[in-house]
Amino acid sequence: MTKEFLVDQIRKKQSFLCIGLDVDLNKIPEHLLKLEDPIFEFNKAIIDATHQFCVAYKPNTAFYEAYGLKGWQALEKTIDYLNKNYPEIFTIADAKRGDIGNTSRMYAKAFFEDLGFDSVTVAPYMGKDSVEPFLEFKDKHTILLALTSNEGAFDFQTKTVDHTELYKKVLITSKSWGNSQNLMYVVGATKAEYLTDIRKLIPDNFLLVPGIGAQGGSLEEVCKYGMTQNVGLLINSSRGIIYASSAEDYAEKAAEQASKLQQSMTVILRNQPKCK
Ligand SMILES: O=C(O)c1cc(=O)[nH]c(=O)n1[C@@H]1O[C@H](COP(=O)(O)O)[C@@H](O)[C@H]1O
Repeated sequence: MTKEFLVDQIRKKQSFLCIGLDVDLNKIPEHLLKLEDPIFEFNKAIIDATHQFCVAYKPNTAFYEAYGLKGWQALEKTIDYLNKNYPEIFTIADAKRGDIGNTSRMYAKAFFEDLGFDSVTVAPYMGKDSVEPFLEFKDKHTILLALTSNEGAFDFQTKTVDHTELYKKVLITSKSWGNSQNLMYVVGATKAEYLTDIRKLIPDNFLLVPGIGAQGGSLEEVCKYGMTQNVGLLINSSRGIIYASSAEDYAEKAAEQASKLQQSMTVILRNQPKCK
C-alpha cells in the first residue's frame, strides 16, 4: 500500500486508529476456547466489528509465536482474512526484527512476501545494512523503533552520544538510507513531550504511536505535537479495545471502544487547521 492511499483512507474514515491484535488465550472469552482456532475466531470477530472505525491492524507476533505452530497459523489466517476482505486496511506485523543483511532479507521476505503485510516493525541498532533489506520492497513500509513507550526507553534511547540523544541519531541517520520515503517510526504516546523535537527532524514521516489507554498516554497530547499536514500518525490501542469485555459481547464492546476513539479523532481532525 502506498503512503498516499493510507492518507486517503485516514481522510475518508476520519480516523487514524490502529487496533492491536495482541491475543492472549488467558484473556479471551472462555466459549471461544472450545473452537478449533480460538485465536483466529477472536480476531475475525474483532475485525468484522471494528474495521469501519480504524485504518490499520497490528498483530504483535509475540502473541502468536507463544502458541507455536498453531499460533503462527492463526497469524497467517488473520492476515489472509484482512487482505482478502479489507484490502483498504494497512497491516503492521509488529515483530521488531533486524539482523545482519543476509538474515534481515529473510525476515523481510517472511513478512512482506510470504505473509503479505504492508509493514513491519524493525529495531535499528544493527544499523544501515540490517534495515535496508526491508526498505528494498516497493510500497512496503519499515517502522523503525525511535523512542519507545516503556520506562526502559530511558536506559539507552535518550542517552547522549556525540552530543545528540541516541533516538535523534536514529532519526537523523536513517533518513539518509535508501527508499527512506517508506520509513515510519515508533514513538510511544507516553513520550508526547518529545514530539516537537522529533517533528523538527522528521516533518513528514508517519509515526506509529502505541501507549494510549493501558499505558497511560494521551491521544490529545500526541496529536497536538505530532500531527502533520498529512496527519502523519497511526495511534495504536490493543488491550483497551480488544479486551473491553471478556464475555460473549466482546466484539460489540470492542467496537464501542474503537468507535469512541474514532469519534475523538474526527473531532481532532476537524479542529486541526493543518489537516484540513
Ligand atoms: O512497536 C510497538 O508497537 C510498540 C512499541 C512501543 O514503544 N510500545 C508498545 O507498547 N508497542 C506495542 O504496542 C502494543 C501496545 O499495547 P497496549 O498497551 O495493550 O495498547 C503492544 O503490542 C506493544 O508491544
